[in-house]
Amino acid sequence: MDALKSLIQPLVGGAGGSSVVDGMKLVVLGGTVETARRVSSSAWSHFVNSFFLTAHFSEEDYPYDWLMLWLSRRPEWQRSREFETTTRTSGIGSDNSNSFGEEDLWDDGTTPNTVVTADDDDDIPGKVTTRVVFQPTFDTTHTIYYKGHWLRVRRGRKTDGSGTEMLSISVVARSNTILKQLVLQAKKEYEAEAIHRIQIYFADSHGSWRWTDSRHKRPMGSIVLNPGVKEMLLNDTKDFLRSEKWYADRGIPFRRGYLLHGVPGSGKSSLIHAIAGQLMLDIYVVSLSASWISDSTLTTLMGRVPARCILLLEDLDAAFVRSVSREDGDGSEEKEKKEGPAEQGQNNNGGSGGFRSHRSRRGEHLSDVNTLSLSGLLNALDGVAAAEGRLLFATTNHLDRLDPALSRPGRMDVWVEFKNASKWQAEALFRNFFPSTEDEISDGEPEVAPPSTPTSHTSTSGPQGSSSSLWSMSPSFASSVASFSSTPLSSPSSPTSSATPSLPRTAASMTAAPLPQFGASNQAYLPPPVEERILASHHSAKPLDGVRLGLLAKKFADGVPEEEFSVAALQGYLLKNKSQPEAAASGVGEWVISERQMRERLKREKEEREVKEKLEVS
Ligand SMILES: Nc1ncnc2c1ncn2[C@@H]1O[C@H](COP(=O)(O)OP(=O)(O)OP(=O)(O)O)[C@@H](O)[C@H]1O
Repeated sequence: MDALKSLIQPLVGGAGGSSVVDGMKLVVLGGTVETARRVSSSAWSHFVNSFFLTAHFSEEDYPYDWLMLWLSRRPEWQRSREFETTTRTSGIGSDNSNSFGEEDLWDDGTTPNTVVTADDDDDIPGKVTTRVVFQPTFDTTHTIYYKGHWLRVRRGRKTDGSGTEMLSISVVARSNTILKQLVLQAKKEYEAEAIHRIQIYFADSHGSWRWTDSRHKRPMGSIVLNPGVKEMLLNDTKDFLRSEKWYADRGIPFRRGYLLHGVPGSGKSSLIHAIAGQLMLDIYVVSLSASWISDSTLTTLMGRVPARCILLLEDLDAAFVRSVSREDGDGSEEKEKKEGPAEQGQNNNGGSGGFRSHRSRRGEHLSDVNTLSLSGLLNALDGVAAAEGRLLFATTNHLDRLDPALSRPGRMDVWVEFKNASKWQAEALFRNFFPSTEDEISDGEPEVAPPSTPTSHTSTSGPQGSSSSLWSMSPSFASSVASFSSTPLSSPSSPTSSATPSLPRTAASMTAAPLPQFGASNQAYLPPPVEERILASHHSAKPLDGVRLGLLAKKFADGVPEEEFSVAALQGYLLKNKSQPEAAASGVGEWVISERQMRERLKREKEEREVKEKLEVS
C-alpha cells in the first residue's frame, strides 16, 4: 500500500513546478502497462495457437461448399448467440434439419413437433417454401464439438483485395486426421444431396467460377431428337470418360469436344443438361459474348476447370463480336471486330431454355473491352493450362460464322446439327407431353415411347459406329455431320428462326349466355355459363390409353409441316393445350396458319421500319 502511495503521491500532490514531470511519468507508466498487455496477449495467443492445427478453405474450391453445408446443419447454431442466416446453402440444402420456415414456429414462438410443408397446402399447390439456415458469421470465432474435439471455426475474407471468402477450422490435435475426417464427411453429405441434381457454375469477370444454380437432372427421355442421336452422343461421352489410359498410352490430350449447332430452340442446351445428369457431371458455362472475356481471363478459367466436368462454351460464333459498352443501353453500336466474322445480337435468338436465364444475375463488368482473340481462345482450349478429362460442348446458331481452326478435330471432334422439328419429332413430343395410362404403371421417369420410325427415316446414309466416332443417325442428321477436316463448312440449313413466340390464341368460340330474366321468379342475375375451355383447364390431361394417344400424336404430327417450326415452338403450343390433347391435335392446323401470318406480319413490319430508317438517314 505504501509503495502504491509513493508511486501516486508525486502525481497528485506536491510542488506545482513539477507538474510537467509528473505528466511525463504518467505517460511512461501508461505506455509500459499497455506494452506489457500487448506482449503478454500476443505471447498467449502464440502459445495457444502452437497447439492448434488450422485448415483454410477458399470459397473458390469445392471443400468450402461442402463445409458450409455441413456447418449449416450443426445443432450448435440453435444455441449460438451470433450467427448469420441465409436461404442459400451452396446450392443445395433442401433437406436440412436445421433449416426453418414460417411454419416451424407457432405464434407464441414455440416450435411445433411437425413441420407443415407446402404440399399440405391445397390452396397454393407448388408454393415455394423458403427455408432459412444458420451459418457462421464473418470474423467471429465459433466453437463446435466434433468427434471428441473442439473445433474453432472462423469465416473471413482474404486480405489480398479479392474479397474471397475463407473458412478456417482449427483443432487441438497431434495429427490432422480429424480435419481430414471432417472434410470427407462434409463431402459425403454434400454428394448425397447432390445425387439428384447437377450444379451449374458460371465464369465471372475475375476468372473464377461462381456456383450459380443447382438443377434437377433432366431425363434423357424428355429430349426428343431423331433416332440414334442421343444414344450416339451419350455413348461417345461415356466411351471417352472410360478411355483415359488409351489416350495416355498414345500421348493424345485427354479431351473431347462436341459442337452442337443449329436453329434456336431445338434442344442443344437441353441435351447438354440431360447428358450432364446421366454422367453425373457439373456444368461450367462460359458465355463467349460476355464483354469482359479476354485471353487471360479465359486461360485462367480453363486452368480452374475441374478434371471431370462439362465445359460449355455458349455462342461460339459470338466470341469475337465487340460491342461498345452495353451500359449505354441499346448495345447497337457494333465496334471493330478483331478476328473472324462479327455480327451482333446473336443472343436474342429466342431460345427459351438453356442456361441463359442466369446471365443477368452475374455482375458482369459490362464496360470492359472484349480482348478475346482467336489465338487466345485456341490456346485456352488446348494449351497447357487446359484441364484434361473435361468434355467440351460448344453451341452456336451460326455454324458458317466459325473459324475452321476452332472447329477442327481435336477441338471439336463430334458435330451435331439441330434442325427444326421433323414430323417424327412432333409425334414423339406429343406422346411425351400427354400422360398415358401405361406411364402410370411404370411410375418412373416418362421415357418417350418412340413413334414408329417412318420409312423415309430408316435408311441411314451416315458412317456407322466406329468406336471413335460412333455415328448412327437418321438422314436428317447424316447431313449434319460435317467431315472432320478444316475445309470450309457448309452453311446451316434453314435460316428461319422459328422460336418466335406464338400469338395468344383467341377464344375459339364463346358460348352464348342466356339473357338474364327480370322479375318473374325474383331471382338474382344468373352468371353467364363458364366457358368450356376454362372449365376444362386443369394442369394436365387425364391419362389416355396408348392407342388413343398414338392416334392423336399422329394427327398432330400430320398437321405440323416438316422442319418449319422449332421444337420449342411446338412445345409452347402444346403447353397452351396441356390439359386437352384432343384440342391440341385438332387445332394444330389453325395454329400453323396463325404462326405463318404472324411471321409474315413481322417480316413486313421489319421491312417497313428499315425503309423508314433509310429515308430518315437520306
Ligand atoms: N429436341 C427437344 N426435345 C425436348 N425439348 C426441347 C427440344 N428442343 C427444344 N426443347 C424445349 O425448348 C426449350 C428450349 O430448348 P433449348 O434451350 O435446349 O434450345 P437450344 O437449341 O439450346 O436454343 P438456343 O440455341 O436458343 O440456346 C426448352 O424448354 C426445351 O425443353
